[in-house]
This record gives sequence, C-alpha cells and structure tokens, in this order.
Amino acid sequence: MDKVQPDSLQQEVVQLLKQVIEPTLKNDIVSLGMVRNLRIVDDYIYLRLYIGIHQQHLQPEIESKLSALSWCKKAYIQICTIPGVKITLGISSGKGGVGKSTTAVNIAAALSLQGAKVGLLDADVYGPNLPQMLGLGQADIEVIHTPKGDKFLPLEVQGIKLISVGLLAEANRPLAWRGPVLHKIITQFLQDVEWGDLDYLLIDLPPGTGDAQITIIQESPICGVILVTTPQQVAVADVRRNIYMFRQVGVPVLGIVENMSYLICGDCGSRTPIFGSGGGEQLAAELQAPLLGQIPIDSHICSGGDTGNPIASSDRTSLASEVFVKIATSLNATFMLSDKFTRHTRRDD
Ligand SMILES: Nc1ncnc2c1ncn2[C@@H]1O[C@H](COP(=O)(O)OP(=O)(O)OP(=O)(O)O)[C@@H](O)[C@H]1O
Repeated sequence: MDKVQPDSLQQEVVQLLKQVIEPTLKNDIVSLGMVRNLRIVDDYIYLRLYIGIHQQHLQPEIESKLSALSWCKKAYIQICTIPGVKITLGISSGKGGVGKSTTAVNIAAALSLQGAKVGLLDADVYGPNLPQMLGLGQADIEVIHTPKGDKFLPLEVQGIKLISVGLLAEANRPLAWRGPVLHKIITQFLQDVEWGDLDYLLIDLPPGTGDAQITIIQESPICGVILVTTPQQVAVADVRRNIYMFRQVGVPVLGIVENMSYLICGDCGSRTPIFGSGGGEQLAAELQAPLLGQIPIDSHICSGGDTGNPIASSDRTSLASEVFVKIATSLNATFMLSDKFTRHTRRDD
C-alpha cells in the first residue's frame, strides 16, 4: 500500500521549493501560491505548478532543487496554465455592488490602451455584467474545433477579449445552476477558451466566498488578486473575510482599489467622502499591500457602464480615467511589462 509520508518530509520539500524564486515578482514560488496539491507518497513527490505560459522555466529549476533529496526517486510536476495567457489576475470584492466589474472593465481598458493584450473572464455567476459594460448584447459564444478539442472563441470589443457566463444564459433570466454544473462551466472557461496570446487575463470573480469563488481560485493560475472595496466599515469587514479565502490557497493580494471614495463638487472641486473614509487605507495597512487607487463617485462611470463605454477609454481626461491608468501602469511595472508597451506604443505612433 502507498505510504503517505510524514510532515517532516513535506516541510523539507517546501523549504527547497522556497528557494526557487520567480524572477519578475522576486518572490519564492510557494509564497506566490504557485505550488499546490503537494503530496509525498512513498519515495515520490507530486505537485501542481500554477504558472503563466512565460514561466515554464521554473519546472527544470524545481526538478534540480528537488534532486538534492536523496530519498526522492522522482518528482512529478503537473503544469497548470491557461493556454496562451501570461498573467492571470483576479478582481474580487467582499460584497456585491461595490464596483468590482466596473473596476475590472476599466483596468482592462487602461491596460489595452497602454498596448497590452487583454482578456476578461466574467466569472461573476451572480451578476455577469461585463458584456453590457463593453457594449455587447446577448451574443452566441462560438465553439471552434482545434487539434486540442473544442474551444470557446472569446468575443472581442475595443481591443479586449471577453468570455462571460452571462453569454450562456438567457437574457433577464437568473443563473440558477447547481453546484456540479457551475463547477463544470467554470473549469471549462478556465481551460477551454481559445484566447490567443494574452499578456493579462483579468477574472471578474463573484463576490463573497462561496463554492464558485473557491473553484476558480483553486483551479486557475491566478498570480495575484486586486481587492475592490468602498470606504465604509461594513464593506471593509466583508473584504477581510474574502482575504482569508485567498490566503488559504496562497494567492497574494496585489493591492486594494477603493471605489466611490468621494464626490467632487462641480462648482468648487471640493471632495466629499459620501460613504465615509479611510477604509481602503486601513485595509492596505493591514494587508501591507498598496492602495492602488481611489476612484471618485462619478455619474459618467455609471453611464459608461450602462452604455458599454468604459470611462478609462471614453473620457481619458477624467479623474477616474487617470486613476485607472495609474493602476494599469503600476501593474505593468510589477510584471515588468512597461518597457514592452512603451516600445509597442512608439512603434504604433
Ligand atoms: N465610482 C463610481 N461612480 C458611480 N457609479 C459607479 C461607480 N462604481 C460603480 N458604479 C455603478 O455602481 C453599479 C454597481 O457596479 P458594479 O456592477 O461594477 O459592481 P459589482 O461590485 O461588480 O457588483 P456585482 O458584484 O453585484 O456584480 C453599476 O451601476 C456601476 O455603474
């Protein structure tokens, strides 16, 4: 019978894996949540490695580190990527209605304007709004036959590729899928979409901490999550519960976006914190993660969402647009893509 090895061996393996550093993020692969399902059975190590397509070089490095273990006959490493995708990020919130989808679509628009190839996966099974926010009505998702099996073809609008669970549902009907169906749809969306080459895939996660969220986080190579909150304390408390879920899987929090931070007076330009203040800063301090941006309350954000014109691209001089551009710039700096896009933009000029 197979013998599951004691914790001490597991610890020994984890210590070696922690010596493998992802060069862009300058952190070890364990802290980055890339190593999952680690098991040692008899003299064999099994693990899953959740990475982007540009990080395949980590596999031989891991094998080389683990070869130092005299008792290990072989390490089986299962690479888990989303075909064609470099960086997968989650956009999450503790509760609904705080502007998570608005943030996702506008960050996608800002990244795309900076030259990145961007995809959006609308996995918000409770309120899949991204098609509307990008001006797409109900459209059939095309399925194409490829040598690797049937694949969904994403829709493309404003330079952004999009797949949404909303496109599978009849308009104005609630999505009432039971657990196993939901699980299957989500895993299909993670594995069976023909994205082409993407620099970023942003996953708009459902709010809260239910089964759907956990499936997506566990089964996708999300290398970081952006948490969206509003400034008031109840929203902040919900985000704290949300963070616990990410910590369990080991996915790092890249930063906080505080939405609906203040209202700007049209006459004097003064800022009024309608929903209180300090929530975003408080969370950022608690999590030691940056406050990526504070987005004002602006009726143009709302109308842009309703009409499929994200403010980040439709009104580039607005304050909200500036904040989204700042967030996109900071993501490009984190993932060392700034140079690539500067060159890209110049070439296109
Ligand atoms: N800063 C803002 N100023 C004005 N309106 C906003 C702002 N942010 C979001 N909204 C509006 O608030 C509503 C809810 O936003 P959104 O759908 O992005 O929230 P959500 O957190 O994704 O909600 P859910 O989880 O229920 O899908 C939308 O009508 C959106 O246009």
